[in-house]
Amino acid sequence: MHAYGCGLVQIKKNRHLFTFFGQLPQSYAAVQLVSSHESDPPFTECFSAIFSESRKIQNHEDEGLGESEPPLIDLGNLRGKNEKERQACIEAITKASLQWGFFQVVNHGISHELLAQMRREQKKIFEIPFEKKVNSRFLNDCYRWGTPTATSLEQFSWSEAFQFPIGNISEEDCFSREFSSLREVMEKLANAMSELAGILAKILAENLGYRGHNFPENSSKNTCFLRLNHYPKCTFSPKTFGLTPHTDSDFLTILHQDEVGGLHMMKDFKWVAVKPNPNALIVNIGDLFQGWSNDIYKSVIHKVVANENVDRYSIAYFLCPSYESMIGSCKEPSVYKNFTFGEYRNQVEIDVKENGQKVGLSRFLR
Ligand SMILES: C=C1C[C@]23C[C@@]1(O)CC[C@H]2[C@@]12CC[C@H](O)[C@@](C)(C(=O)O1)[C@H]2[C@@H]3C(=O)O
Ligand SMILES: O=C(O)CCC(=O)C(=O)O
Ligand SMILES: [Fe+2]
Repeated sequence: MHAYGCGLVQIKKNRHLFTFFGQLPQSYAAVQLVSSHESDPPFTECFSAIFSESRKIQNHEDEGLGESEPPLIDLGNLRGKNEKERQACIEAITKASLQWGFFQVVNHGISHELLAQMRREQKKIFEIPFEKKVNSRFLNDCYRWGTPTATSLEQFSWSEAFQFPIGNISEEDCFSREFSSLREVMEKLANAMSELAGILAKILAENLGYRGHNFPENSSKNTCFLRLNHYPKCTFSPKTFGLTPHTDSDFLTILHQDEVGGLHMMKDFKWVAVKPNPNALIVNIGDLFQGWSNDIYKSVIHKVVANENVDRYSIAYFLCPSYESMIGSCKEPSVYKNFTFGEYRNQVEIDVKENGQKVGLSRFLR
């Protein structure tokens, strides 16, 4: 387990004895066994203080979901010959980024077949026994599960993920032969997603008059990453978070979600469900674009609500610059101090460790 301040834990689950670094279960005789597969993380067993019956509180009580949905944009118009349609498409992208911070794209250039292959590989690696996934030697220690720092249900994410820096994917020694098909598909998808993210970032930067200064245009293969998310079905409480409300700490994120649903984003102080569209990818603005644009583009809070009946899968590509890149604002007077991406990531890590959640951009206000 990727753990902050945890101990060595041994638990018995489905007749297997698991040994790993984790939070010590308080009294797991009294803990309800909720996760049902050998491959699923032992959320309730290891976080028994959070998952006791009496804690079945509602994280998002009586909440009404907004009716509208993030704009759907046809990127085919960017490649077409009609200049008017191209300009209209660029305008739709920039308008969605400042009004919504979220949009959906169709005709995005990433084939259905590639996305389907990736989904098949993704399901296969999550089916591997938990004990193997959690071992630090497994796939270069990029496995994450639950929220090691959580002290309450509101801070806990009922999910597991593999987070691969893009640069590592092409290094064959990070993947044993067992995972060569995973590596091949991920490499293709990472390239396709990088290209799409680059096109979108360029449009957004040029719209603000970017003419080659102060924009960390060279995204870095070591900091951009592909994150494979799995949200096991959650029978503890239907109101558990699959992923707690957060903004992304990057320039922008491209997301492929499955048909289950559960992603919600904030719009005008209301949660709006981003309904699955099998043809669309979801794009959301991250903190760095909000900072760089001096609050013109919006990095919007989003969350995943766990599902009590079915497992959910998603794939996210995070566009990030190198750690040394300076995220200065493109406009004066600037709302934020200049900071490097490295400083930003460190601060997020410190805040998550100390408070269970990130503070984000407001840490860097002038
Ligand atoms: C506990 C947290 C880590 C995280 C920010 C958060 O407050 C909630 C979500 C986490 C997440 C998930 C996706 C990305 O890996 C990430 C970088 C992000 O933007 O949100 C992480 C955050 C993190 O580790 O910084
Ligand atoms: O799974 C999803 O729909 C959202 C994932 C997400 O927000 C993230 O990985 O940062
Ligand atoms: Fe996110």
